[in-house]
Amino acid sequence: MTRGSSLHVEDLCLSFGTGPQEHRVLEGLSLRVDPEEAVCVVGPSGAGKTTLLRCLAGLARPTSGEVRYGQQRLTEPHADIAVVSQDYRGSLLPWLRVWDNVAFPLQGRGVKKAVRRGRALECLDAVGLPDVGDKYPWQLSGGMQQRVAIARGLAYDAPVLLMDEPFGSVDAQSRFDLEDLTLRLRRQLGITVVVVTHDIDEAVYLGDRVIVLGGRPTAVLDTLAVPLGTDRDQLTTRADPRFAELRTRVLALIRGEKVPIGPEAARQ
Ligand SMILES: Nc1ncnc2c1ncn2[C@@H]1O[C@H](COP(=O)(O)OP(=O)(O)OP(=O)(O)O)[C@@H](O)[C@H]1O
Repeated sequence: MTRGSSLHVEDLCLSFGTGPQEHRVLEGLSLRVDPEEAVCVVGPSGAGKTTLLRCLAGLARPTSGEVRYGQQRLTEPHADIAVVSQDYRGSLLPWLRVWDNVAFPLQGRGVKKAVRRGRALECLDAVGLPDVGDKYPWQLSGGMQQRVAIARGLAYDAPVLLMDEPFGSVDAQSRFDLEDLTLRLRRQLGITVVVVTHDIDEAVYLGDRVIVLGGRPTAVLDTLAVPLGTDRDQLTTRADPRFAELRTRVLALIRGEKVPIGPEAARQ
């Protein structure tokens, strides 16, 4: 049985400001994310990727159009949808120990302290940090802090995890490790993952599909399936000619250049 429901975005328009000050960011944007799917969203800086993710999280109201989770229209945050934000430095509370940071979302739900602590330890274990619960975030490396932020996302036990540029602030090696962690968690927990990223290689590596945003105002330029299977690894997957071809196609779309037709594309 699959966990959670599909996310549907239909004819989404979102503007900031009104009248002569109106800035139309998203216009006529439609997409779907199925349960247990991993979908990456890429697009130029300022295209509205974070704004779209905030709509998916029920944190931003579209000007028109709608976002649905299953049959429910999303107008506020939903218990099934957790968010891991861009910058762990801003999202972890420095005065709370790591396990209290991880369990923080449960506090507001009236979950007892012993249960919260148990859940925090489970989540820390899942992200490969079983022994850091009693430390403070600032005692950990950047990569470890981002794992703690992911553990906090998992603490909700939500079937849908939205990640906004989740690995932008860590070094390259930690980034690869965190990408692999995301793939493993997604497989083991059967969660739906939506990742907004600047990094085209990361999008192709993590996604079952890559949604490319562009234009002014922003709409969906194209959606590419990533037929690279579920068992991916940093060396062989990235060396796969289909990987190189997909990244070239995504880059060409973002830059508004003609998409080259390679041997793999030609066969589809
Ligand atoms: N609260 C706000 N008020 C006014 N304008 C906003 C607000 N939030 C975002 N914007 C504008 O909306 C546009 C899209 O911003 P958004 O952060 O969603 O883009 P992005 O694709 O995530 O950018 P980046 O890749 O650089 O993080 C930008 O022009 C931004 O200035």
